[in-house]
Order: sequence, then C-alpha cells, then structure tokens
Amino acid sequence: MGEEQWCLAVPKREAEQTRRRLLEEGLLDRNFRPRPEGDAVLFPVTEEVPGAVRCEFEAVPEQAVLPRHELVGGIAIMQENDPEGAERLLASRPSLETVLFPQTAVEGEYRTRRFSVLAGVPSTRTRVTEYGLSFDVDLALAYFSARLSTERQRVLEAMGEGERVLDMFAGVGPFAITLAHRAALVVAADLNPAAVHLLVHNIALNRATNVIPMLADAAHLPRIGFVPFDRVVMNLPLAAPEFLPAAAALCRDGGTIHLYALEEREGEYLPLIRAVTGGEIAERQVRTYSPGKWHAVYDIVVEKK
Ligand SMILES: C[S@@+](CC[C@H](N)C(=O)[O-])C[C@H]1O[C@@H](n2cnc3c(N)ncnc32)[C@H](O)[C@@H]1O
Repeated sequence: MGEEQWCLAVPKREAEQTRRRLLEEGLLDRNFRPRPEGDAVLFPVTEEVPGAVRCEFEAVPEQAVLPRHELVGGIAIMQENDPEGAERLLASRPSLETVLFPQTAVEGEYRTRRFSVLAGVPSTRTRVTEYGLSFDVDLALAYFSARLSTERQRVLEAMGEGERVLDMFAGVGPFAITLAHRAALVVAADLNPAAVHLLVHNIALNRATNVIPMLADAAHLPRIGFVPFDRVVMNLPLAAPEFLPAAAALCRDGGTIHLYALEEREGEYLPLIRAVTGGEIAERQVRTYSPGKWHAVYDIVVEKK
C-alpha cells in the first residue's frame, strides 16, 4: 500500500528535464520513487507546487532513504541536525562538498541565515549552475534560492528583446544576469555589500556586459533620475509591497512589474496594487512558504494614473 503525496505529472518526453529541474530546486521527494503512468511520469514533490495533485506512492526502502535536504551547488542544506545522516548524504554524491544545517530562519534586512557545518568542507560558499549560467554564492553572507530558477526563466520568456530592466533587490544577481540575456540593459541594486560584491563577481563570471551593479537602498532609486524602465523585478517577498510606489515611479507607462510577496490568501495585495497603478494584474502562486503562506508573484502592467 502506498502513501498519499503531492505529485507532478509530466509527459514522458519532458521527464528527464523535469527530474533535473526538481533536483536543482530541491523539490524532488527522495522518500518516494517517480513512476510511469500511461504517457506521463509522476514525480513525488516535497510541497504543493503549481500543477501538483495528490497521488499514492510507494516509499523507497529505508536503507536507501537519505535525509531531506535542499541542494545549492555543492552544498546540501538539511532540515534536521543529524550529523550521521549528513555523512551518509555526503558519501552518496561525489559532487557534494558540504552539508549544512540552518541555525536560524531567513532573517534580517539581508535575508540571510546562520548555519552549522554537519559534514564536509567547512564553507558556506559554492558555485551554482542554472540554465547554463554560473553563480558564486555564499549562503551565510547573501540570499540565494535555487527554487526560483524556473521563475527566472518564466520572466525571461515574457521579455521582449532590448528591454531596459531594473532588479530592485538583486542579491548575488540570478534574476539580473538571467534577464541580461534578452535585455539591452539591467540595473541591479542591493543594499547588502556582500551580495553586491558577489553580484559584481557573477557579472564578470558570466561575461554579462550589460548589467550595472549598484550598492543602494531601493527606496533611493526614484531620486536618481533614470529613464523609466520597461520591466522592474521586486524579489523581496516580506517587504516588496512597501516599495511598489517607488517601482511604479521607475517603470514606464505600459511596462511590467513582477512583485513577489508572501500572502495568506489569494489576491491579498490586489487593493494595494490597484491604489498605485491602474493596469492589468495577473497573480500566480510560485511555491509554498510555510503552512498557510504562499510565495506569490503579481505581474503588473503599469498604467500611469
Ligand atoms: C529575497 S532576496 C532576493 C535576492 C535575489 N533577487 C535572488 O533572487 O536571489 C532580497 C534581497 O533584497 C535585499 N534588500 C533588502 N532590503 C533592500 C532595500 N531596501 N534596497 C535594496 N535591497 C534590499 C537583500 O539584501 C536581499 O539580497
């Protein structure tokens, strides 16, 4: 008899690509085995992701089960403080260098966590490869989440060639450098000096010649006198709504703002958005954040009032 579990059904021809993406984003639940069903493959996922439904799965035999973890480049972040499990995990994958356990939640203005090292090289720095790009990250110094890789591709695909883009909360640059592929110019700002240091490094690492890094508080950006941007990315889910008037001032009429927010009910931020701009709004849930809370994105077409 199997267990009830969230699962994602994908056509067989997309199975390998999906498996790699779920592994990259730490969403593949390794306590269960993916299984074919008709023309599709059902993948067990660790949380309710868009398109997931409930299915029954056979659990993997106990000795094969590795501790739950999220992969960020050569680092595994475990959900439990289990040094013995960490050693097994490290031994299971030659590409793993370090196993960490978060001692805190994501906290503070810089959105970082403190970690203890459970196994391997005592470092919080690693290189992440995402859709052909490389990002050097230091998880203790600056925010990075591999789980947004699909979201970055979605925004890239929505873009036209030659846009002027502003990333207001750029971190080490994953959105800015991904979007630079189609943009004419990307301005990438963050107020964490360590994040900007890695952002500058990652711009050079990816030979992105059209990304301008800035050590700046996003609240100050409207006073710089930029030519309005075609697209503004606001990935600071706990506080981005506060910065929406600044983003709207920086975006051209008809341009798009991608506002990431944490919400407890669908449409929670619609009244606030409508008070700032009159254009079209599409809302999507990106992933579960904690029980009863969603990481949502609002794609907002700016209509100057
Ligand atoms: C959730 S992280 C997102 C980073 C990046 N966009 C990514 O996807 O990895 C939010 C970032 O906003 C930065 N931040 C927080 N408040 C800010 C502000 N007022 N102005 C500019 N950056 C800010 C933090 O330092 C952090 O790097």
